[in-house]
Amino acid sequence: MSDRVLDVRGLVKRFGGLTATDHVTLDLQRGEIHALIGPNGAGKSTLINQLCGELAPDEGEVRIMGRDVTGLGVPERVGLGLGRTFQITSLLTEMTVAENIALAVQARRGGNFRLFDRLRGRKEVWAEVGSLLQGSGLATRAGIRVSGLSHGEKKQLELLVALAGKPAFLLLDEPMAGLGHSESQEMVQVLKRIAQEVPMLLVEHDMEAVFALASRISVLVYGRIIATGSVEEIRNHPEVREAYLGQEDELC
Ligand SMILES: Nc1ncnc2c1ncn2[C@@H]1O[C@H](COP(=O)(O)OP(=O)(O)OP(=O)(O)O)[C@@H](O)[C@H]1O
Repeated sequence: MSDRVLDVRGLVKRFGGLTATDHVTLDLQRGEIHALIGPNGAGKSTLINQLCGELAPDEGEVRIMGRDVTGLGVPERVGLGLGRTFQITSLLTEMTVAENIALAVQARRGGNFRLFDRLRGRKEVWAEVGSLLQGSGLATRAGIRVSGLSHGEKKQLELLVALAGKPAFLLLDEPMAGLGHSESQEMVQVLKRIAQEVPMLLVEHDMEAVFALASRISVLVYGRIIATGSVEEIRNHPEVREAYLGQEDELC
């Protein structure tokens, strides 16, 4: 089997006269964290939306686990192995940590949300919830309502909810956004642990986190990937430094 869980070829999205993604080609391989960085307005969200299936590309191809999914929507892509977290939280705030994970486990198993009360008795669902929580930063927070969690804890819960879908890979859209320094450091450790099992395409502005996590980095500028390489290659890449002119500190 190919090592590529995600394969993107020549993806183009135009908004009127603006080319938001301009023949983007990249892939995600088993065992890696591939970070996607770029200045504001570079086209990162547009690209992520095309990878999820929320936005149809004008040109190009997306493959998940070798299968062409370019014409497929979000649920079909999720069914083939796509997992993701959102910039805007999708958690149910009046439910507990464990209940949020249980709903995601049940959704993967083809359950109906209205059957949630009956779900309470489903041992196998709760066993799965327990094993997802075990070893996570939320192990002691299972019974707490989401509304009582810190921002960092909510971000961790979003990851557990995404993992409950047993994805082949994860698309992470700014997991560090809004986190304080120690919360970010904790999140880096959480992502490192998860990446041993589940490869990730990571869109992130926090360069310290990107450099700590990424096996490969791609740089998107004005819709084009201008470089892909290791942390060292990207740090020293002249075009990348040029694109981040005025933000060089972030690359040091
Ligand atoms: N629906 C849309 N209609 C028209 N233009 C759009 C649309 N969505 C995005 N754009 C434009 O496409 C370009 C890329 O935007 P996008 O949001 O993908 O960038 P980004 O890299 O995610 O930026 P940020 O880091 O600020 O979130 C921008 O110039 C943006 O104004």
